[in-house]
Amino acid sequence: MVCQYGEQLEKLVKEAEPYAAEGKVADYIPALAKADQGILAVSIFDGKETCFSAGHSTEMFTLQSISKVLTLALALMDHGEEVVFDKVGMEPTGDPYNSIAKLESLVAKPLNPMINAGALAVSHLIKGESTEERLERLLQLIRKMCARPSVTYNREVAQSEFNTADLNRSLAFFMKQHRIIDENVDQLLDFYTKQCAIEVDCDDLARIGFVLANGGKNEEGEEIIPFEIARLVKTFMVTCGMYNSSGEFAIRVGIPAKSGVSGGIVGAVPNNIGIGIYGPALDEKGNSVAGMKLLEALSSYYHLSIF
Ligand SMILES: NC(=O)CC[C@H](N)C(=O)O
Repeated sequence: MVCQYGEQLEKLVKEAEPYAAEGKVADYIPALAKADQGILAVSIFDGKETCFSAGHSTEMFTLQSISKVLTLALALMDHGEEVVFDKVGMEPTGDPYNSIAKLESLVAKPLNPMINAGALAVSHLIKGESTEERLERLLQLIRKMCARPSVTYNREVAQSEFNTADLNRSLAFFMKQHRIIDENVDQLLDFYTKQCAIEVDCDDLARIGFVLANGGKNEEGEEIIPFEIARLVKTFMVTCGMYNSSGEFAIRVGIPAKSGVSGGIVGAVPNNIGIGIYGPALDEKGNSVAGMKLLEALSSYYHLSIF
């Protein structure tokens, strides 16, 4: 491999790969259950070249909760901070990403945009006359970040989640009752499940991470996300990006990151690199087991912790 991360990347992947056996592929969205448990792949983009591990790097997977970072950026670009944070809070939660508990015990406003309730409230804000228009606006942002105009969503995964998303529907109905959202719940779920089903590979994720790491600009210096919004999004990745593992992850890894139940993780090392990881076997909190091990090893070997 001819790149600055060279053979070391391959070695770190080989060492982290066996941890996949400790995890389990998500199956509550039936289409995700088809993923191969043993896969682990990584790409690193530094603005000049992409370094990737051999083996599974071209595997496509869906963003799932990683999309929460991108809808938050778009909602902030659409409306500004005041409107967005009127609907969703800024505090981490110790609860699982799909929990309804705090919606009832606190005010109905979801705690942060990285959990499902918060992401539904943020998706509700995305501008567009129809689901297609909202999705197209989100896809346009993602295509620019990935520098790949063909990025789209996986219809089978979207439909599979839409058919089985009754917990997310409950969150949305609860928030509708409490006037956090005021649109048709199935229309919102249609948009939400499609955004979660946007399909990428590790290279795409590494480029998304790079734009965030680089203050919102791509490698050519073109602004894709305003600097202040990129800063805000990275901060949420640190405090809430790995669900209720975010505290331990900050200590062990120290890289702004966001995971999804497909097994993807995006990492953004400020002013340095973007990292894209895919490892579908998850721990009980919904994070890629081998992917987290790999990020920990990368962080320690290359001194990537921001702390
Ligand atoms: N943690 C996740 O990746 C969750 C996303 C998934 N689409 C859901 O709403 O359940």
